[in-house]
Amino acid sequence: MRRESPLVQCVTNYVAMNYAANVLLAAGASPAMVHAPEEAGEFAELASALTINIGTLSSYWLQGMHAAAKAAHASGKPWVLDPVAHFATAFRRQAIEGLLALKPTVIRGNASEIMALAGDVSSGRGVDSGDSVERAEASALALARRTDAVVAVTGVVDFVTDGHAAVCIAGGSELMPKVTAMGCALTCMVGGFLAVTPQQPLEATVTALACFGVAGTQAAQASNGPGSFAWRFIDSLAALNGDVLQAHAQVARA
Ligand SMILES: Nc1ncnc2c1ncn2[C@@H]1O[C@H](COP(=O)(O)OP(=O)(O)OP(=O)(O)O)[C@@H](O)[C@H]1O
Ligand SMILES: Cc1ncsc1CCO
Ligand SMILES: [Mg+2]
Repeated sequence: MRRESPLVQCVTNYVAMNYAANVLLAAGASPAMVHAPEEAGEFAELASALTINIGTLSSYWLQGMHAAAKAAHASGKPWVLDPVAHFATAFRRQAIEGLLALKPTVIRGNASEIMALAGDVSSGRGVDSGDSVERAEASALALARRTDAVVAVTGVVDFVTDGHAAVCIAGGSELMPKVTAMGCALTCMVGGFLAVTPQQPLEATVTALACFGVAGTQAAQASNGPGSFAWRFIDSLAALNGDVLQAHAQVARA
């Protein structure tokens, strides 16, 4: 990632935009938050990967998302879908169906989002999860098989599957769900690793999650609350390299 500094197009929400861009910069990528329908498709042809997050959806933004995802799909670029609270309203349910039809390479969400996307009953209400990752594992496997996407469920211990192999990633901190948009930023990070290893979406996703696990644990050691954690996390990510990741990542086959 640091060697190639890939251009990553992020169509994300108003809450996440600044933090997610700083996360990608800290990891060595070059983020671009480009979402207008007039240019999102054209830009997707320039970028090495695309990420789409429906957190603060509007019809105008949805048009941009479609233009970008269509262009990415047509030009063989990998793209990541973050289905924030997709179960909450009819508008979101309809939007997510349309985006899924454009074949995301990776779907990253919290347990409630992934369970609901697989058609299972979940306890989610809004953007925060009401379910454990363990409860979402079967849903993730089924969703990956149905969509041909790599599915990542995040929480205390993350679970990633392509419908066949499955991997668990531990680490992180209980402060992470106390900082808004950490998951949205992680989705953008997955886009960054997909950009440099487009043929290995499972490995790219696991690597992004492992970076968050290691940087999250390190940042929490020096933090006494979510405010300082948020900026220390950016510093920890910026200090991360391949050796530190190899030494501290908690990755295991599930
Ligand atoms: N209790 C926890 N302990 C350790 N790590 C956690 C915990 N909860 C979440 N994480 C980590 O936080 C990151 C974001 O995951 P999370 O599931 O909270 O996303 P999210 O709910 O989509 O967040 P948001 O919608 O606020 O962006 C992941 O790296 C995940 O591993
Ligand atoms: C709080 C919030 N509301 C819409 S998107 C978002 C960021 C976390 O998903
Ligand atoms: Mg989320």
